[in-house]
Formats: sequence, C-alpha cells, structure tokens
Amino acid sequence: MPALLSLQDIEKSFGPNQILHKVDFQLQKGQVHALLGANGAGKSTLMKIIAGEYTKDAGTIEIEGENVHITSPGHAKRQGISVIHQELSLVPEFTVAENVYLGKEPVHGLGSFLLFKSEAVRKTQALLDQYQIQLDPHSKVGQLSIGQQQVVEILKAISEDSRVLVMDEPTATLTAAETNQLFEVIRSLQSKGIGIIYISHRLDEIQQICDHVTILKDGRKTAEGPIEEFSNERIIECMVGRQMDHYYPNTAHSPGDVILELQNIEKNGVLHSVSASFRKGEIVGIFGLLGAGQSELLRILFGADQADGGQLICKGKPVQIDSPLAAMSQGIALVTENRKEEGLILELGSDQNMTLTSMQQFSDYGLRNLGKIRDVAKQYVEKLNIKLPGLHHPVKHLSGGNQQKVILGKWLLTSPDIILLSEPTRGIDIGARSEIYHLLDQLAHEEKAIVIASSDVDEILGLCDRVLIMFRGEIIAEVSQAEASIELLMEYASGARQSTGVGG
Ligand SMILES: Nc1ncnc2c1ncn2[C@@H]1O[C@H](COP(=O)(O)OP(=O)(O)OP(=O)(O)O)[C@@H](O)[C@H]1O
Repeated sequence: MPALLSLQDIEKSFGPNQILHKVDFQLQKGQVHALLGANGAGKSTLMKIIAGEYTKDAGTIEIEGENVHITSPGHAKRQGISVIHQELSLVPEFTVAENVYLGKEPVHGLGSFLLFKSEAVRKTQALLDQYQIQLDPHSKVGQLSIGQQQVVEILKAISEDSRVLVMDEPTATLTAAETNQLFEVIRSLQSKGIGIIYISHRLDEIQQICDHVTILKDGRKTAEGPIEEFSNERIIECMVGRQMDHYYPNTAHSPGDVILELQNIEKNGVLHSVSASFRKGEIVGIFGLLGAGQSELLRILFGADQADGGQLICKGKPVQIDSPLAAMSQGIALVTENRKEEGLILELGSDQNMTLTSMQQFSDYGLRNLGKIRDVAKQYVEKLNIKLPGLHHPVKHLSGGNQQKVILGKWLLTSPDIILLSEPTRGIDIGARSEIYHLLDQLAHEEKAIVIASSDVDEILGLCDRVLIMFRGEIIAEVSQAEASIELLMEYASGARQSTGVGG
C-alpha cells in the first residue's frame, strides 16, 4: 500500500543558504509521526512546503501514490493537508459549529443562512460523535479552554476531509489534563486512518503519543524508525550530533542573603497573600498549572502589572516597583513567556537585538562600541547555540526557537541581580535547553537569584534548589529539591493535597 504522504529528496534554499538537503519523509495512514530536530533544523520549512506556503526547489511529493505539485495553502487543503498552528485562528464570538463551518456559509438570504446554522450544528455533532469528542456545538469558542479551542481547530480540519494533520507544538500552552484530552483526540483520529505529523521538543510526550520518528539535523535526515527503537538518549544524539552526559548541571548552590522578599502580595481575583523570599545564589522554581498565578506574580515583581496590596523588599529596603524601568533599576530582569510579541525588533540582527536593552554597557563616551557589541553577541550566540547565517541577519528569518534564544540572551546581558523567567525553554530544543540550564546554574554560582516559573515538571525538578507550588493564586507549599517529585508537585498543583501553611 502506498504511503499516505511521501516526500522524496526535498530541497530548499533561501538565497545562498540551503536549508533542506534531499529530505525523505513517509507518513502512513493512522500514524502519529514525530518530526524532530534542534531549533533551525528545518522542520517548519519542510512543513511549510507540504502546506503550500513555500515551494520546494527540488524533490517529489506523493499523496497515496499520486504525484502532486502543491502550489498554495488552498491547494494543500484540497489535497487533504491541514496545519494546526500554535496561534489559533478561531472567532471567539462564534459557536463551535459556526467556527467549524466558517467560510462555508451561503452568501444570500436569511432563510438559507438559518438553515446553514442548523446544518452546521448537525454536522459538527456528527463529527463529535464519530470521533467520540465531548464538546457542545453551541458553546461560544471564546469561553472554551485553550485545549478545547485546539480541538475546534482539529474539527475544522477534519470537516474539510483532511487526511494529513500537522501539529506544531500542540501542547505548548496546554495543562496536563488538556494534554491528555488532546492525546485522546489524536488516538481517535489515528484509529480512523488520519496521519499526524507531530512536532515537539518534549521527549516525554513523543514517547507517549508517537509511533514513528524522523529526525532532522541541519536540514538533513539523520534517523528514522519506529519509536520503540528510539530511547531519549538516541533521539538527542541524532538531533544534536553528540551524547549529552549532563543534561542538568546538578551542582550544589550555597544560597546567601535574602535579596528579594514578598510580603502578602495581593492582586484582586488573581493572587492572594503571596509571601516568599529569594536568596542570592539559588534557583527557585515556581510551579503551578496554567492560570495558577505564577506568570502574574512575576509580572508584578517586574512592574509590568501592579499589585493591589502587600509589600516588596529588595536588598533590605521596601521598594515600589511600578514600572519595568523601576524593576530594572533594582537589578530585576524578566524573561517573559510572550517572547515573540514582547521581545524583538524583527528587521535588526541578533547583535543589535541582544544589546539594545543594555546599551550603556556597550557605549564609550556616548558612542556605541560596535566591536564590543559584536564580541558579546558572538559569545552569547555560542553559549545559547543560536543557529544563524550571520550576526546582522534580520531576526525575522530565524526559526522560532532561535528567536527565543536571542531574547533570552538579551536579558541575560543586562547583568541583573535577580532573574525572573517565565517558561524559559518553551519552544527551545533539547540541546539548547541544557545549555540554558547550565548557564542559569553558572549565574546562581555568581550569586544571582534565579526564579523560574514553569509548567514543565521535569525542568523544575532537575534544576531548582527548592520549589514553591501555586494553586489558585496562592503559594500552597514549598518543597526542597530532595523532597520534590512529580507526584508531589502535581498533587499540590492540582489541589489534591492541602497546603503546608507556607508564608515567608
Ligand atoms: N523565509 C526565510 N528566509 C530566510 N531563512 C529562513 C526563512 N525561513 C526559515 N529560514 C531559515 O531556515 C532554517 C530552518 O528554519 P525552520 O524554521 O525550518 O527550523 P525549525 O526546525 O522549524 O526550528 P524551530 O524548532 O526553532 O522552530 C533556519 O536557519 C532559518 O533561519
């Protein structure tokens, strides 16, 4: 039987840079096929070719044995190929059914429009039944969770008879429970013969949901086969080209004086009586499910949002942090989750982007020291393993993960005393993650206070000296690295285990 989708010898260049080199990829019916590779390896470029967003320079594409020449996104859709992007394209004011059948409504006449609406509900319900998905076709999409909204996107794709679904980091913004629900939907699609190309940097998920892997490195396929043949170690080796002995640094820190103290921080409806203290030279994790208040807390500490009550004490003095500028003058930096929106000037190169925020460091008598800028940028490009054609190359052309690394580099360069990070490795490949963990460890040894809010349990357990766990806007427990385990963290974070009465 021919493969559902077969790519052979695909090549693609942008200007002088060849991005894909004779890449082969075969997707079978009912397969969940992981497409893996470090940031910049070429995964998105390959997917954009099958989605009709880019045209290939060479190679062939076959769908169920038939040669196709995909010319546009519309054409790819008609061939049964759909991409579920991270940024969803739904209309929040419309119902589930209206969103699924959006764009297919009749143009003329109220009568036929009303008929269309009831037809849309009927057809959506039929799809929900067919795939055994629990969702009300009448619900307004804006009121659904992100996980449910993603399911609506999937329904939209299958309503158009998609046979190939590309999912790009589908769980990046999902809670653990939503991830499990998504996996159930994926299994149901799989059982009906739909093929899924699954892109993710989370190896635990890949082992759980995928049955086949293809790995790219620098635009070349380095390995392919059933998931059973791939341990995490082997996957990493194929991705980064070497073994990784010490993924986490695992060095002991010796925390010094308290540098930042939070006393009863309140934010109406979001945070309740949050007290904590952070010391020089330690890495503290803040763990909670999505919406537990951890990112809001960091925004308040950085002055991006204002608290409604409570007190902050920085370096022994009560302080008012009412703007990011005020935070920066106290030596506080925040690497946010929305790195793309908040972080880059797309037309500028990585050197400029990384050094803009810490310009004083790179100026001599008011003039920019271009040599210094270049040297420091180069150093961080190496440290963070940023893949780019050149330091001046506009960051808009970098892969998503590499853009994130540039922003991370920018903040690390401001030489802060207190570094707050929200989901610091989301979208970042495994090799670079490890580099970042080692860098943060080194910064802790240089007496910086590091605070990481993350929903990645593995990262919290592997990196942090102690963990504060948030549930519904409160810190309900504090556990040391020695005590922490996935089960314990999840029990607290889900509310199944009660508070240990922390505070202070
Ligand atoms: N439109 C473009 N113009 C120039 N270069 C591009 C363009 N799109 C992608 N590239 C380059 O192609 C390479 C591969 O990028 P791609 O986005 O395919 O990587 P990826 O494997 O999806 O990475 P990530 O995990 O970071 O998303 C990168 O070096 C990127 O700079």
